[in-house]
This record gives sequence, structure tokens and C-alpha cells, in this order.
Amino acid sequence: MKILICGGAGYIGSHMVRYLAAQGHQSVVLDNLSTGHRQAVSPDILEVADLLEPSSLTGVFARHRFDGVIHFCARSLVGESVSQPYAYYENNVAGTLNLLRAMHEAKVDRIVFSSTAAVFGNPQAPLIDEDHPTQPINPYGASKLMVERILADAAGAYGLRSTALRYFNAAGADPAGGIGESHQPETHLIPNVLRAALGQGNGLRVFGNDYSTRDGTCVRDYVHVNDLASAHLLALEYMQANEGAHRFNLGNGQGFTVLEVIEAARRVTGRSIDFAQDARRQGDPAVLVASSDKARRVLGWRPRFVDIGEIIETAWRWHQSPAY
Ligand SMILES: NC(=O)c1ccc[n+]([C@@H]2O[C@H](COP(=O)([O-])OP(=O)(O)OC[C@H]3O[C@@H](n4cnc5c(N)ncnc54)[C@H](O)[C@@H]3O)[C@@H](O)[C@H]2O)c1
Ligand SMILES: O=c1ccn([C@@H]2O[C@H](COP(=O)(O)OP(=O)(O)O[C@H]3O[C@H](CO)[C@@H](O)[C@H](O)[C@H]3O)[C@@H](O)[C@H]2O)c(=O)[nH]1
Repeated sequence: MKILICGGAGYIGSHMVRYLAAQGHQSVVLDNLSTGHRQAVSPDILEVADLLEPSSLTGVFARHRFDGVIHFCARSLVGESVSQPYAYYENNVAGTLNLLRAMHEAKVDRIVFSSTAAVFGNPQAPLIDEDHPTQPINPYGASKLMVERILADAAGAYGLRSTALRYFNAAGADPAGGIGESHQPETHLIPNVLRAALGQGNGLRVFGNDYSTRDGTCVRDYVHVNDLASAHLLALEYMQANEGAHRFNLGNGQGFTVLEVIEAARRVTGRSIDFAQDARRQGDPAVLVASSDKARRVLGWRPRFVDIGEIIETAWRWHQSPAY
């Protein structure tokens, strides 16, 4: 297959490109490099273009014939979405609409969309499955849920085939090296913990210690970025035989507190990791853990990285590499 990877210069997208290549598929990356990295993508497959500029999209679709699209582009910082909702709805919803229109005109009829656990809001069950109510508590989650709704409407109106994958917390790096997580500013827990282990960054802070969890800090479900990549290819294959709009939750089904992640990183790195206790971060639910039974059952998804130490170890190798 020849796949358009929107946002392929970013963290998860660059792993997707590499995974598709290993499976014998071809990728073209569309990215405006706003948070992505030019060096994460081979120059011969990179199309620098912006979803907010429809004319640049038309050019990309005119130059290539795609079998499908995987769409990673987004603004994705929860806190920023609360203070800048227009920017979030514009990029994540209007940008996606431009992409869907360009796909429609070019007669490309399948898309895998990066959705998020943030569509659920505060969980009402210990494990979040696809039937869990969707009540996002921040504009970021709301923008992703709006796109899921648009995709469902497009299935009926235009026969668009889509799969929304709600990732829980993406983590780790390709063990083969050379790519990994590098956001600026970095807000994610594991990279910040590893930076603290390296003596980099502005000091690790733990947000909140009064949640009703086993040690008072937030619980999250960390899923390896290569396992996310494998789910996307399974979704593309699934849509060959299955029309309509599909949704799957992707996680390991096991939650770790912030303090447990720090402890696991101490074991992996063999370094001391100091932190300061801080107030709760706005928009953080206490616990987010996925039930991914549907993805396992329907897509045949089998995550390979189930151990938090192993996931952190792949990230640690990336953080110590010259490419980071
Ligand atoms: N990282 C996580 O834990 C996580 C969890 C759930 C969902 N997601 C979603 O997964 C996707 C990828 O996340 P990531 O961590 O790799 O983010 P990222 O910021 O590293 O990658 C996003 C990429 O999209 C590009 N982009 C953004 N807006 C664009 C536009 N208008 N036009 C063209 N390119 C544009 C950026 O330059 C970047 O390369 C996002 O949609 C995010 O919301 C991430
Ligand atoms: O320096 C830090 C960074 C994070 N945290 C805490 O660690 C947990 C995880 O935070 P983070 O790594 O920022 O991930 P989330 O806020 O859970 O968000 C991620 O996971 C969501 C789905 O679960 C996605 O929607 C988002 O895009 C993705 O960034 C939260 O309790 C944070 O408060 C800290 O205590 N200190």
C-alpha cells in the first residue's frame, strides 16, 4: 500500500513510517513541522504542507495516488487547549475537515485517525472500553470527539471508511534507535522523568498527591509507540473488508501511578531521580486505564511491550543517544 502519513514527522507518526516500511509499505509524510522534526523523516518522502492551507493539500493528492491516510496531526497539549481553545478547534477540527475534503476529491476512501483517551473525560469505570460515555473535560478531548462524529457522518454520506484509535499514554521509542519522543516544551511524564535522570530540564515536578489512588498520584496506562503503529496497520487492513466508522481503545490495560513510573525509571536507569511535589495540573483525570479487548478481538492486536520497565528502557536508550 501507499499511505499518506499526516503528522509523520512527529513522535508517533515517525514510528508509523518506519513500521510501514518494515512491513513492505510505502509512505509519504505530510507535515508542517510545527512540532515535528525534519530529521525524523527521509527527505525524499517529506511533503511540507499545512492542513490549514487547502491548496497545499490539493498538490500533495495530485502528485500521489494513496490507498489510505493515517492522520496524526494535532495540537495536543491539554492545558494549552484550555487557554487557547480557538487554536485547538481550528487545527484539530477545521484542519481535519480540509484533509477529509481533499481525500474526497481525490477519491481516497479510508483513514485512520489519532483519537485519545481524553474523549472520555472523568472515567466512570476502572477500565474504559468503547461503550464508556464520552464527556471530554477539555477542548483538546472535545476537538478529537468532534472529529470522531464527523467521521461517522462521512461514513453515511460519502462511504468514507474510518477507524478512530483512542490511544491512552503513548510511550517509549523504537529499540532500533534514531527516533523517539522529543517535544518542545516537553510536558509528558516519562521524557521528563528521564531528563531528570540525565540532570537535564528544569527539575521534575509531580502534579498532585491527593488523588484517590494508591499513592495519591495519577494513574495512567502506558502503551509502546511501536505497538500503536502495529494497530494502525491492522486497522487499515480491517477496513479493506469492513466499511463504516470504527473505534478502538488502545492501552495495556494496566495502570501505573506517577510515583511508580519514577520508581521504575530509577530501576532502569540506575540513577537517582529527584522531584518536587506540585499542585494538581488543570484538566488531569485521576485514573485512565484502557480496556483494549475489542482491538484484540476484532483487529487481532497483540501489544509486544507489556512491561513498564521495558517501555521505559526503550525511551532511556533514545534519551541517551546523540540523535535526541
Ligand atoms: N502522545 C500521546 O501520548 C498521545 C495520546 C493520545 C493521542 N495522541 C494523538 O496522537 C497524535 C500524534 O501525537 P504525537 O505525540 O506524535 O504528537 P506530535 O506533536 O509529535 O506530532 C504531530 C505532528 O503533526 C504535525 N502537525 C500538527 N498540525 C499540523 C498541521 N496543521 N498541518 C500539518 N502538520 C501538522 C506536527 O508538526 C507534528 O509533526 C496527535 O493527534 C495526538 O493528539 C497522542
Ligand atoms: O512533568 C510531569 C508530567 C506529567 N505528570 C503527570 O503524569 C501523568 C501523565 O501525564 P502526561 O505524560 O502529560 O500524559 P497525559 O496528560 O495523561 O496525556 C497523554 O495521554 C492522553 C490520553 O491519556 C492524551 O490524550 C494526551 O495527548 C497525552 O499527552 C499526569 O498525571 C500528569 O499530571 C507529572 O506529574 N509531571
